[in-house]
Amino acid sequence: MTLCLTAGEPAGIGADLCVMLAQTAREFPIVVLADQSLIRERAAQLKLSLRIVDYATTPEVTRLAGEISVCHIPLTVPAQAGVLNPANAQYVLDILDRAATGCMKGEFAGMVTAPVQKSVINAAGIPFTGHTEFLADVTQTERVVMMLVGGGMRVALATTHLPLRQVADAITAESLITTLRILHRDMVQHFHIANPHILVAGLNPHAGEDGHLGDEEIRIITPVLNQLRAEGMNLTGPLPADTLFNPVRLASADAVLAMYHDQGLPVLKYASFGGGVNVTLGLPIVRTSVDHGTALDLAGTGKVHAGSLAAAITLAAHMGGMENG
Ligand SMILES: NC(=O)c1ccc[n+]([C@@H]2O[C@H](COP(=O)([O-])OP(=O)(O)OC[C@H]3O[C@@H](n4cnc5c(N)ncnc54)[C@H](O)[C@@H]3O)[C@@H](O)[C@H]2O)c1
Ligand SMILES: N[C@H](C(=O)O)[C@H](O)COP(=O)(O)O
Repeated sequence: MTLCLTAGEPAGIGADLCVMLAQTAREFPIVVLADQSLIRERAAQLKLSLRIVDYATTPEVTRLAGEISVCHIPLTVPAQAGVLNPANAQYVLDILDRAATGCMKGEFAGMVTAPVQKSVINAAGIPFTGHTEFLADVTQTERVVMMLVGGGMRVALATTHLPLRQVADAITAESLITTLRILHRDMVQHFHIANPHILVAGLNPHAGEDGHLGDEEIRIITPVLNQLRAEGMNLTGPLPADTLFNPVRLASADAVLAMYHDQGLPVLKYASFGGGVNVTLGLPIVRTSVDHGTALDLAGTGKVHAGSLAAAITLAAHMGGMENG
């Protein structure tokens, strides 16, 4: 089996990461999904030698240093490092579609994603909030869970790319129950933790301070945790988010559920930026990603770190059952 790697926003560092990956022999076979000329040109810009093996004509995937298998997906217009162009937004989505289809058909054991620039896809008039939501749509999965792994932590989110103003309304008993069930199940299935201990953050400062600073903890979160504990889940919370992330609490936890994006991710990224992995739980396919964005300022400069990509590939291979190569 093989993995695929989507090259992401063509003006960003995704192409750099693909070129960097090709410089050394790979443990796991991986096919880059991108425009071949983009990868070739970025290699030249980085002054790195690279032989591209066309996946369409040579489906046997190369793992050799200095070469990489590329499944050609054409850019709409030529791309320039660091310069966004909405004309290539559909190209970015074509790559993701190809990857998801390949995973669903069993052609790929999983997909690893380089970063996309959400704003330029939106600027092209295409609604898009993230890979997480896009992949839920294309695989027709009602609910998925974004989780980042890094710095010795696993941090999952009850809501993903939502304006802050909409977050409180999105925290419902139904959504929390489904999210916690997915998180619990995938901890068991993919991370081999028999009875995962999950710390659950409150929504409000000090987890609502007994209802004096918001009542979502009393009305929604606590009843959900009680219901799921009765089913056997090992849950602690709702905990104040500002004191949840301390070493003593984290030492006993297998995962944390934060209520929203910027409650959980800044903590994890402070601990592990550039080495963490974003994984989508609850999908019928395996999907992992780098923990950073498009870094337009660094595209084509040779100053990019590829540690997060390496970690994302290792986790995808593990989740896809490829440990033995
Ligand atoms: N998986 C994804 O597709 C993904 C993840 C996060 C952000 N994004 C998108 O990326 C865009 C830019 O986001 P941002 O500016 O918040 O974050 P960013 O990660 O692109 O950049 C933040 C800072 O980190 C640096 N940086 C990022 N990756 C690096 C690497 N591999 N090596 C060295 N330095 C690196 C950048 O130069 C910049 O200074 C946004 O559109 C955002 O939505 C996409
Ligand atoms: N919040 C995500 C992160 O920090 O990695 C990022 O926006 C990417 O999200 P998607 O994987 O849904 O594109």
